Amino acid sequence: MSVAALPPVPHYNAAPPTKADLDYADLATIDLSKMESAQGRARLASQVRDALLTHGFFYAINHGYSQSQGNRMFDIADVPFSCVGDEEKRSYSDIDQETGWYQAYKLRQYWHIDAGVRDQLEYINIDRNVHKQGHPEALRPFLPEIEEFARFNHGNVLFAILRLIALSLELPEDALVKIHNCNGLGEAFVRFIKYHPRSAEDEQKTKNVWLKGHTDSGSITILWSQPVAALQILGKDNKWRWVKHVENALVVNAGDAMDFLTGGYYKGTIHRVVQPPPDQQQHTRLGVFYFTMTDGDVKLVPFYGSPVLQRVGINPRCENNVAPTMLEWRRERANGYGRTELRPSREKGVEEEVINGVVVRHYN
Ligand SMILES: O=C(O)CCC(=O)C(=O)O
Ligand SMILES: [Fe+2]
Repeated sequence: MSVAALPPVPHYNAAPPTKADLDYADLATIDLSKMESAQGRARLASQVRDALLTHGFFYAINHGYSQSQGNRMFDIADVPFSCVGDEEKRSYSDIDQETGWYQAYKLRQYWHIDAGVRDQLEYINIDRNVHKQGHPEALRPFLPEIEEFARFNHGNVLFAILRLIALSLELPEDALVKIHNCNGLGEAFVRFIKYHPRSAEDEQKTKNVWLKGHTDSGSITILWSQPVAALQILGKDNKWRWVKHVENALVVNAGDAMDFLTGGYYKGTIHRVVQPPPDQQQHTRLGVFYFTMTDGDVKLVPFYGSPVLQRVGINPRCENNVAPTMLEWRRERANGYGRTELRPSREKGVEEEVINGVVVRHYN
């Protein structure tokens, strides 16, 4: 698409990066421009393995999407929130009870966070096949670009990362690529989230937590780095650390599906969203994400053929005969989030729910 032909979009004014001195997680950076040679991929695969074993999060840079293309996608991301009225939003916000899928908005205040306080974030999910759902009028001119963006995330970023992960497990390079949408059954979607500042009372009641600690249910999540500090990850030492904004970088993390597929070797890292530091508290926070899953019918059992997994030992999350498919797992997790009663866990500050016999923890 030539730039001249692009429809105009209002500019979203993001907050300037914070000057606060925060305790940042020390995340590795994977340089995707080094993917070309087999030697480069081998080196990156070993970096990805270390990153997934230590933090479960890493940055990806030199992905091929320019800074100005990225900025424009953030402008587009604000359209479904700023340019669509409440009534139209509501008309696109049905949740399908069968699949747990939002069509397409999650409106503000739908979830219970804590102590009677409801969330102040709205989001919209857009399937990579943008024709699968209806869209509010203001967003329609941007659908070709969103579709292209989804294709970029899938083919250029996700597939590169899945190749590196497969190599890190000493599996054929395409072992994971093959089970991500090869037959069109897989779900993967772009998500735009807008977080609104909250009242002092809500902040106090929820101890500044905006989105409780959780793992993502899919395989890989790609977060397009943005300047408002609020995302934190839980370290092995049980301490929360902030994720630092890196201009035009991607923040990549593994979710539950990767944990199932690797028998616990690459665990989904627990992360949460909290109130930003004082110099950013008056701003909204706009996020652009790409969530991915294996094909829906893939049974989430470990790759027993991986020599690496054989060496370290495989700890399946559940018995193979009751292992959920990707679709079953996502459906159960999506239906439960913020809507079900959680039971206290033996661990302090943790609540849990049981899905298909597997305990899912929610961290405060
Ligand atoms: O807003 C963020 O940075 C993270 C959001 C998130 O964790 C999620 O939507 O699963
Ligand atoms: Fe998440």
